[in-house]
Amino acid sequence: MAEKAFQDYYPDELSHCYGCGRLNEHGLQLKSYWDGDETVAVFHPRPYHMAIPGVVYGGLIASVIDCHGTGSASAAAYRAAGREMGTDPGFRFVTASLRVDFLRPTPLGVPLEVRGRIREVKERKVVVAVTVRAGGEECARGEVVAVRMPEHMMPGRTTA
Ligand SMILES: CCCCCCCC(=O)SCCNC(=O)CCNC(=O)[C@H](O)C(C)(C)COP(=O)(O)OP(=O)(O)OC[C@H]1O[C@@H](n2cnc3c(N)ncnc32)[C@H](O)[C@@H]1OP(=O)(O)O
Repeated sequence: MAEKAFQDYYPDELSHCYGCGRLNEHGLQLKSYWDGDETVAVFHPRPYHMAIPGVVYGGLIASVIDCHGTGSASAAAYRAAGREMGTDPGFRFVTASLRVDFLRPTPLGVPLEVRGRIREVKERKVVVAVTVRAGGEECARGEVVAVRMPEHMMPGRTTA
């Protein structure tokens, strides 16, 4: 059986995210995995993910960094707790802060390798450093501060 991505463990009601929701047919459906101590995702930009001809749109790059960061945060929290992903209660994270540096134009037409390094794991916060490479060359890097999803953000909850 194929390895499950971090995002495949999200429950259905949290699987509609534009960046990583497996149930969002219009979304990017990013899939992230462990690779030793790092996390990795490969994303294939479509021709319409364009900034200018031949160059990937920066907002798309920010999106993949964002969702790779929050997915990695969830996986890191499970690992730090010594628990298997998918066991309850779930560790779900939202983005508190997303920083992106665009180092050089990201060429369109090649897969993007998105790698995360876990910088910090606390009970409510995980910090993930992310790089984006195209054709082996680092084109962007960023940092995601992910915070445990507050109860009131859970679908179906209306109280703030
Ligand atoms: C499970 C599927 C989900 C997929 C998600 C995909 C990614 C997304 O797009 S999520 C949507 C975008 N994000 C949001 O809508 C979140 C909106 N923001 C919020 O709800 C809140 O501000 C929230 C939850 C992030 C933080 O809540 P808040 O009560 O301020 O947290 P708080 O307890 O003060 O801080 C916790 C830690 O985070 C840090 N922190 C909070 N906000 C920030 C920030 N903007 N920048 C840096 N650090 C921050 C705090 O410094 C603190 O760190 P430490 O423990 O080291 O002191």
